[in-house]
Amino acid sequence: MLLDVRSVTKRYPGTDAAGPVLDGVTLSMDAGQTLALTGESGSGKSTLLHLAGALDRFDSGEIHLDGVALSPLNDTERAALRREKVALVFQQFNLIPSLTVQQNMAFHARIAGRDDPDRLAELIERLGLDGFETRYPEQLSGGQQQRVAIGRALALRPRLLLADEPTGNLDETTSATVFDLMLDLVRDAGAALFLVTHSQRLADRLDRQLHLSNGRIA
Ligand SMILES: Nc1ncnc2c1ncn2[C@@H]1O[C@H](COP(=O)(O)OP(=O)(O)OP(=O)(O)O)[C@@H](O)[C@H]1O
Repeated sequence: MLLDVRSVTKRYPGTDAAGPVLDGVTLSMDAGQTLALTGESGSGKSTLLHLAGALDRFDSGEIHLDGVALSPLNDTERAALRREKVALVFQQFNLIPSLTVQQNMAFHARIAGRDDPDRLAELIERLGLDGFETRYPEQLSGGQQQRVAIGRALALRPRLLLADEPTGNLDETTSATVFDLMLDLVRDAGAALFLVTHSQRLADRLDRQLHLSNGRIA
């Protein structure tokens, strides 16, 4: 099992009156599986995705990422595990403005010690970014920027790709193209995908769907 979330509860400090944001969430994902998490705004989807990616702490329960329990880890250990296993794509493209397309795509893989020029060249081609390698983010359309962000994530060769509304900033046609590319690349890489989305149309494309309601899996 790649991701195992057991009875996880999460509160944000200072929000006790409103109750926990996640209230005993249990779910699991196998390697290579794709899972869509839907739910109303504020239901805790992004919070759960952050916890699955070892980006934040939880209050009770346990999460195992590729067999490693997260709760005993300190911040440094969590960061190391994250670099090793996980990559992230958000609604905001989060590219580094002073780096070119190619440099942005290579950046995280280099930090993680997984530089691979051949893989980078393949991703640039698959993502239709040939000829754009030396451009800067501000010289790209939104769809192109998100393709760079997807390439940067997949250059890490993650076991788990966490994607939070990855096409939420794109128009419908561009969104469909970019989503298709992301899904093809994820499946070809044998990575698992944990997708947070409001779009039922996108959720329907994945292996499994879960719905979060008031911090619980419905
Ligand atoms: N850092 C934080 N500090 C305090 N409260 C937070 C924090 N982050 C999120 N929350 C609260 O936790 C709840 C769940 O937020 P979360 O972002 O996980 O929901 P979501 O389902 O992803 O929502 P959306 O679909 O609108 O993005 C919300 O009530 C939100 O206000």
